[in-house]
Amino acid sequence: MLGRVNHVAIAVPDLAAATAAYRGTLGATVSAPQALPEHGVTVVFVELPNTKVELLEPLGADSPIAAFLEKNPSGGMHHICYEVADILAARDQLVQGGARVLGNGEPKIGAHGKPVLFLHPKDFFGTLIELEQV
Ligand SMILES: CC[C@@H](C(=O)O)C(=O)SCCNC(=O)CCNC(=O)[C@H](O)C(C)(C)COP(=O)(O)OP(=O)(O)OC[C@H]1O[C@@H](n2cnc3c(N)ncnc32)[C@H](O)[C@@H]1OP(=O)(O)O
Ligand SMILES: [Co+2]
Repeated sequence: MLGRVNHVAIAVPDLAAATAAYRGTLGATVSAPQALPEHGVTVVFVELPNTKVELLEPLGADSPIAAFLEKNPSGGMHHICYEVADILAARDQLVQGGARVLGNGEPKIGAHGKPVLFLHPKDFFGTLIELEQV
């Protein structure tokens, strides 16, 4: 089912400061910010030779990462995104296996313009998993 790691995500309280640290201190290539109101976040991507790091900050009053940042005020590792070839087949197989798909269970279009889904962190050893169809 799982393909490549598409990205590892870090939730941050201040996206501009995090971007400056990755671009300046770490010398990385960082994309321009993308506001994604339907996801309640603004993100940038740190381009790496073998994968990406997604830096995300809350956008709007009911961002799904607000509580995470309350618990982790300086930020923290938020999720890992695996690529899948067929997100609906993956979802159905996971649900059959007892995993909880977050939201209404239907994929949303993510930052890369591809369908994404999230799996409950409590079902995968305290790690929030995102699946992205590529
Ligand atoms: C940019 C678009 C897209 C992309 O293309 O890449 C994105 O990445 S969007 C990223 C933001 N969107 C999401 O994260 C959507 C899925 N997430 C959620 O629905 C919620 O964050 C959540 C997972 C349901 C948690 O919401 P929260 O308000 O924190 O609920 P709880 O406080 O009830 O948390 C339940 C339980 O889970 C623990 N938790 C929360 N977040 C994480 C996490 N990122 N990693 C691990 N564990 C997490 C939380 O601590 C609670 O645990 P207990 O306290 O032990 O009960
Ligand atoms: Co993501």
